Amino acid sequence: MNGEEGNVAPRSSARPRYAALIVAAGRGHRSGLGLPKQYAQIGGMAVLRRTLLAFQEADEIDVIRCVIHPDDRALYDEAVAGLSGIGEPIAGGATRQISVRLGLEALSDEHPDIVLIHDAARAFVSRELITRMAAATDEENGAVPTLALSDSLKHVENDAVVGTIDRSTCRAVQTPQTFPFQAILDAHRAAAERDDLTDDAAVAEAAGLHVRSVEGDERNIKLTTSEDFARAAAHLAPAREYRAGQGFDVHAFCPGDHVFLCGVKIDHDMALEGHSDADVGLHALTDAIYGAIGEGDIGQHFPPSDPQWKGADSEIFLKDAVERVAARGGAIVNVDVTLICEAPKVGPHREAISERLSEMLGIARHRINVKATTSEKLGFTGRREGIAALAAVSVALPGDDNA
Ligand SMILES: Nc1ccn([C@@H]2O[C@H](COP(=O)(O)OP(=O)(O)OP(=O)(O)O)[C@@H](O)[C@H]2O)c(=O)n1
Ligand SMILES: C[C@](O)(CO)[C@H](O)COP(=O)(O)O
Repeated sequence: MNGEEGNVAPRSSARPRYAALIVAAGRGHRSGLGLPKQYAQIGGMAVLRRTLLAFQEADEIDVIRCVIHPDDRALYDEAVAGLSGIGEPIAGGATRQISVRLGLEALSDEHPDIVLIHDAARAFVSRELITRMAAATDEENGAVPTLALSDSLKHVENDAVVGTIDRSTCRAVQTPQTFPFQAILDAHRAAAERDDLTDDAAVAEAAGLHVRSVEGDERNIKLTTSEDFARAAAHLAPAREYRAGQGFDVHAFCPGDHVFLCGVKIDHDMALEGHSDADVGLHALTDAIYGAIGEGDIGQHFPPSDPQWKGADSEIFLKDAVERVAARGGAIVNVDVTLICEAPKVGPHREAISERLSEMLGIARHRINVKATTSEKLGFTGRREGIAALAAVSVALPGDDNA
């Protein structure tokens, strides 16, 4: 119905102007991080920056302003560097309630119709939630995101439980809390003498404003303690899965004066027979890596029938396996190699072998273990007919193939 037909004043068809007020003037004492938590890095980005990006992506938001502590200007500038469309920061006060009021006063110049008041510390606010909250608010109704409680609720006095609260009528409340701008500014002005109102819905309630309850988002946590930060960081870390692989190889002795064991030349009264340099340790290790990533074995990639591998340095084979791990975005976590022979004695060369493996694998020395054993003069190794090697490897790969 329009004014001509119904004698009712026509409503403006212009869409409301939305402002986001991000309160970031707290000290974050409970986080114990040593700097105000909104400037701490999480997943390689400052908390405040992550929060602002969510509001920047929301189409309905026309104005974004932050309330900050005056001491934090340098931290703020660093956190918002390169972000466009963020207005000048507003100086906050000693409590959240004061910071919000000061922010609203400063926002008056922007003439918003609706304001979304949000904790900088809720960095996982989604664009969907912002849209939901904006849509639930009009000139008569504010709105808050709420979550049903899954724990029972008790009244506690001096460590004693004195009563049970009916949780069916209770909700946990998040931000952004959204209000008609002038009404919430007036409500904050009216409550300026109070210091017990922990959220803006409480300020609105005190002024008799109607506030709607809208479904919140479990992910929209307020980063408060160091445990919150640890959980959030783990959540942001790329998923990893761990794979194990094993390898085994044997080479027979032949006439000669040295052997290669894991890339180290060791003088001996025999050599090892093979198509390549017969480095039994590297062959077992290479197979273990192929095994961990499900890429067959060394013979498939470097067939002994192929003349180009005659006398080849076995580092080539190991490098191929290592590169295949890297190509999948993976990393070798640790390797464990066992060399089985009566001679040569491996002990004196163990350190050099570990160093060489560290170099070839590109992993720290402490991730490498080299063991040696005899077979108590039993079997072919005991009869000094050759050397056997075992290897075990663990590899971290991105994602989870089973997901
Ligand atoms: N004087 C204050 C206090 C809080 N906040 C902001 O209000 C949000 C919610 O507050 P809270 O999580 O309690 O943050 P802090 O007050 O910083 O935390 P703490 O109580 O651990 O010091 C935060 O984004 C915080 O920066 C604010 O702008 N001004
Ligand atoms: C605004 C708020 O995040 C809603 O849950 C909460 O009330 C802030 O409380 P705090 O005392 O500042 O942590």
